[in-house]
Amino acid sequence: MIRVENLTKRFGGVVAANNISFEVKKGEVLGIIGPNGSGKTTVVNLITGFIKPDSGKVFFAGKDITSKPPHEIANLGVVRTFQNVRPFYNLPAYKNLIIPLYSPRAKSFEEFKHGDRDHIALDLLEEVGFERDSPIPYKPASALPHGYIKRLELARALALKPEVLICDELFSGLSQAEIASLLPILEKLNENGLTLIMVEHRLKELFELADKVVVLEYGEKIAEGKPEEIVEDEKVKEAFLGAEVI
Ligand SMILES: Nc1ncnc2c1ncn2[C@@H]1O[C@H](COP(=O)(O)OP(=O)(O)OP(=O)(O)O)[C@@H](O)[C@H]1O
Repeated sequence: MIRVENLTKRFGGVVAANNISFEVKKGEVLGIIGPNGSGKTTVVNLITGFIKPDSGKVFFAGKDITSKPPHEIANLGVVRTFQNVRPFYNLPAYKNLIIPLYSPRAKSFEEFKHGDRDHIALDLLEEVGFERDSPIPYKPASALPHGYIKRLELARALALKPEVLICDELFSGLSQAEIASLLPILEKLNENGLTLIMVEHRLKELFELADKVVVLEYGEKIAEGKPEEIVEDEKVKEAFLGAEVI
């Protein structure tokens, strides 16, 4: 579904991504891990068109999408969440989904085109764990606890019915219990055919989901493999010196 070939991106003297290649097959879950500043978000930004590579290519389902603008890439079905979420804080939670539901991609789906968008928004929020018959979906986003803000970010991405969903640190700031309740939701989405790329620092939880893991350090890919191979990899252990799960 996604293939990146020799992606390189420099910011001044910093090589944020250096000749990175990997691929994700349909229905797979790929984890991207690495210490702070290792280039994970840069790779997400390169795939989703938020920044352009100095060299290298990005393919989606065999089609070259390198340097296409973000809205075109999202319109094709490659959708991301953001590490720093920015909902419309003054709007009720469910109304935050109205904007993506009016996007060209969402409008291309019959059920979204003809259904009542408020109901669709409430359905999407329920899918990510908002209690439907509670006041929570109707509260302004500013009144939501962080765990719900993260779920709202996930629902915002799901409103585009992605083929590939790229989550940039979806679990950050969440308690173990909150992550435990999100994991089955992600598993279900994946079982229903969604291809997932997850940038994560929460390795233990990520490894429960991931089929394959790419490890970055200083902009370089230092390892790639199944979670059980990655935890045994000497280079990875060194990069994550002190990380409990490794
Ligand atoms: N827009 C930018 N301008 C200048 N330098 C940048 C920019 N974006 C990223 N960098 C630098 O590129 C390197 C990789 O950053 P990136 O955010 O991709 O890392 P990361 O692995 O996602 O980090 P974290 O885990 O802290 O989110 C860092 O040294 C960072 O300071």
